[in-house]
Amino acid sequence: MSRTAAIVGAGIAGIAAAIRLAVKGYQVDVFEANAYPGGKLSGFTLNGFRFDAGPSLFTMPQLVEELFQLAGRNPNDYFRYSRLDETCRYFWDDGTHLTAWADRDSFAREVETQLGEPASHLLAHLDDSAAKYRITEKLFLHRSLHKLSTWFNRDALHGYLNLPKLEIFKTMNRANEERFQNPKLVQLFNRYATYNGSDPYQTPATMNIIPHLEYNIGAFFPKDGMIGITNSLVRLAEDLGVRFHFNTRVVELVTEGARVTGVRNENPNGKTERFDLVISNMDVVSTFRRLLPTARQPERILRQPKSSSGLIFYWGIQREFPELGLHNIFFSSDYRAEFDHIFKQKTLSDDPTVYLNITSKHKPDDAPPGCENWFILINAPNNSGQDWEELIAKTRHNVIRKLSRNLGVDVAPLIACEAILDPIAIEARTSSSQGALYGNSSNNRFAAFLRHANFSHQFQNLYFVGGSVHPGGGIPLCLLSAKIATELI
Ligand SMILES: Cc1cc2nc3c(=O)[nH]c(=O)nc-3n(C[C@H](O)[C@H](O)[C@H](O)COP(=O)(O)OP(=O)(O)OC[C@H]3O[C@@H](n4cnc5c(N)ncnc54)[C@H](O)[C@@H]3O)c2cc1C
Repeated sequence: MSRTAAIVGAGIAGIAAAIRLAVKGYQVDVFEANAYPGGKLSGFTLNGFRFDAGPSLFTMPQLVEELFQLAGRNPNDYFRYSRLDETCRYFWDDGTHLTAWADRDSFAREVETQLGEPASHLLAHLDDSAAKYRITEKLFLHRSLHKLSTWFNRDALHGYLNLPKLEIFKTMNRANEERFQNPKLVQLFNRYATYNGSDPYQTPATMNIIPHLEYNIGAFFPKDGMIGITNSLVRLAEDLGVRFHFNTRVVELVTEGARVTGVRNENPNGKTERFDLVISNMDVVSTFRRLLPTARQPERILRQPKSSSGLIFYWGIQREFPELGLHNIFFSSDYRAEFDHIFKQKTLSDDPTVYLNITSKHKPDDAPPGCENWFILINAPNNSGQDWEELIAKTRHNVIRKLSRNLGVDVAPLIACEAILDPIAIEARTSSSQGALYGNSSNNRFAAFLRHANFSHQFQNLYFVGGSVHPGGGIPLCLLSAKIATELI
């Protein structure tokens, strides 16, 4: 008889872990509280407009393809995507526009023409980003940080020798100010801190590895939209015999001594099912607090400050805007104040940076003819009891004002339909502690060591995957968490 595994949650890491275990020969059951898979990486339609609910930027597609290859399948039979020629269009209130081209030299020329910043500065920054990535990749991203073998090998030695290049004692903002003359370029590269929900004025310059993914490796668009990642991996998992149980919330991990023996679900009738091992894709704070309340709680890790959250407006827009692309940023005029609001005052500034994603630019059937599907993300504090109704009303007004000013047209009457996602709803739909998008924040220079391991120190057969544990949040790191956890089994 094959060994059995239960996975709590069908987020992207849970699905990836299910595939990896099925390939290893396990009979896998995935229990998902929602009626649909993907957690944050899901989608919906509204009045003829299709929206991706959460992630909009797709990097490192090779980590998705690897799963099909591991299962001996042709990725093209399941999942198709293309590389973007332009990664983002940037707008400032003073009328400055900049297009970030995927091609490094074209981007460097654009930066020189539009912002007067020598092209060499940009190229040096991207080279430095690549160097930082190479140092951290093998040490931090592909291995458990919590096993001695990680620290005693050639890759680790290479990492120790190059530690100064990671600039852990400098903030990202400081490093970017030293690199660039033009404050707009400092702001542009400071924004990468938000890719893991951090504050560029606190997070270490090590996080300057992030632009490497977008500029040196590339940004991509899945043919079916971001939801295509979830759907194709669920199809692969089902082809491998994984059983998904939707509308099935796990309410307890049943333990006996140092082992987890099963999971107890809400339905049917709170029945306990026995498994040889369990992987939790539920946020690690919620896993301990709700599923293992009588186990020893790793307080130091569970109490770490959480990453930022998001306030998202999904708007069906009755017009097309040729000046906009797939990814667009409208920067705030005072970036430091914006982050002070998010991380210190735990509120939203009146001039937030507006991220606008429009998938109908690449996938026209995502909106009715002559229309566009606007996904608007504002970086927001995680939920600590703010008056969200008031913050949403205020921010909606400020976003409309900012976009109308920049686009030269009143946006409000163009909104045909609307949905809103706030930190409370994110927490309710995914169990993410405080609605954080990326688990713990990375504002502390030792943050990597303050994320929970991919295995339990208390229960021999309990593992953790997803954005709240090592190596971190975002689709690529969630996929890597599944790789690390299942390789430990
Ligand atoms: C608005 C937004 C924008 C983002 N933008 C990007 C981006 O552009 N690029 C990027 O790479 N990343 C982005 N992210 C982050 C990315 O979405 C996440 O890091 C990643 O999807 C998290 O995956 P996960 O595996 O941790 O699971 P989650 O998506 O958190 O899902 C966990 C799943 O577990 C289920 N679950 C929880 N508890 C239980 C239980 N007790 N029983 C059963 N099921 C349970 C939940 O219902 C959920 O389906 C964004 C996130 C959001 C919300």
